[in-house]
Amino acid sequence: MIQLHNVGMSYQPEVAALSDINLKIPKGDFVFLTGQSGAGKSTLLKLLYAELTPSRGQVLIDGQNLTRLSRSQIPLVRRSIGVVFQDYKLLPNRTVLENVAITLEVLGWGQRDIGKKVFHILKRMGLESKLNSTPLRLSGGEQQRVALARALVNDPKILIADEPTGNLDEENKEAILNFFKEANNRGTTVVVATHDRRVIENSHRRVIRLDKGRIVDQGEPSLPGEESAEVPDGSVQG
Ligand SMILES: Nc1ncnc2c1ncn2[C@@H]1O[C@H](COP(=O)(O)OP(=O)(O)OP(=O)(O)O)[C@@H](O)[C@H]1O
Repeated sequence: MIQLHNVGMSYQPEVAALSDINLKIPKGDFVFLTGQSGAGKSTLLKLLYAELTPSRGQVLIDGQNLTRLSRSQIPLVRRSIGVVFQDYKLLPNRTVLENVAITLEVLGWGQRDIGKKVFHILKRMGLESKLNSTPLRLSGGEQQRVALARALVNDPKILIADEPTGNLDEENKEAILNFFKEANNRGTTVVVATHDRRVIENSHRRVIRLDKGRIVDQGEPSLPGEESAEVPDGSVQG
């Protein structure tokens, strides 16, 4: 369960990026966060993976108060959270395999298990022919899938994605959304910030709308198992 109580965030004094945010996202929910550019979507996501500390209020994940974490506790909390960044943040000089393996290396996994797990997820994402390519040799959709593989490879409790379909064509958008749904069906709580009205409308999930740093619509929590009958296995060709 993700909970925000009376959260406010100001990057500069007297300019609030977020105000009076009260929000509950139950475990296993799938929510979209939307609103115009500058509404505060990225700021809210950054609070969830403790990249930022709120100026006011509390952020709790499974009862753990992120606003009271010491520096040394932050990496521990982040282990259970997969993040897909707006600009992917792939390491340009590392291969696809290495970019995804990093998640497991920092968790102390053995090389053989890392190899198996990384190959498995990259194959599921249709990237088995790109294992030794570096990110700049990949299309936008392929880079996005590598970023998603890196976020999902350790089956995180929570998946957070910031504008994950921004530069993708319709086919790649659908593939990415299917991976989100698949992760959600395996129990991962999914929080996606997006401008993309079509993505939201086609997904039939809870929508939280921000305007000028305030929640103007909370939506209804998604029903457990909703849509599960129509979720394909998420595999992508090519
Ligand atoms: N590092 C920063 N320093 C100062 N102000 C910031 C910083 N990051 C964001 N802001 C401000 O906080 C507000 C919310 O920004 P945020 O990036 O959260 O919006 P957003 O809804 O994600 O926008 P977009 O859809 O364009 O990514 C904006 O007014 C923005 O200018």
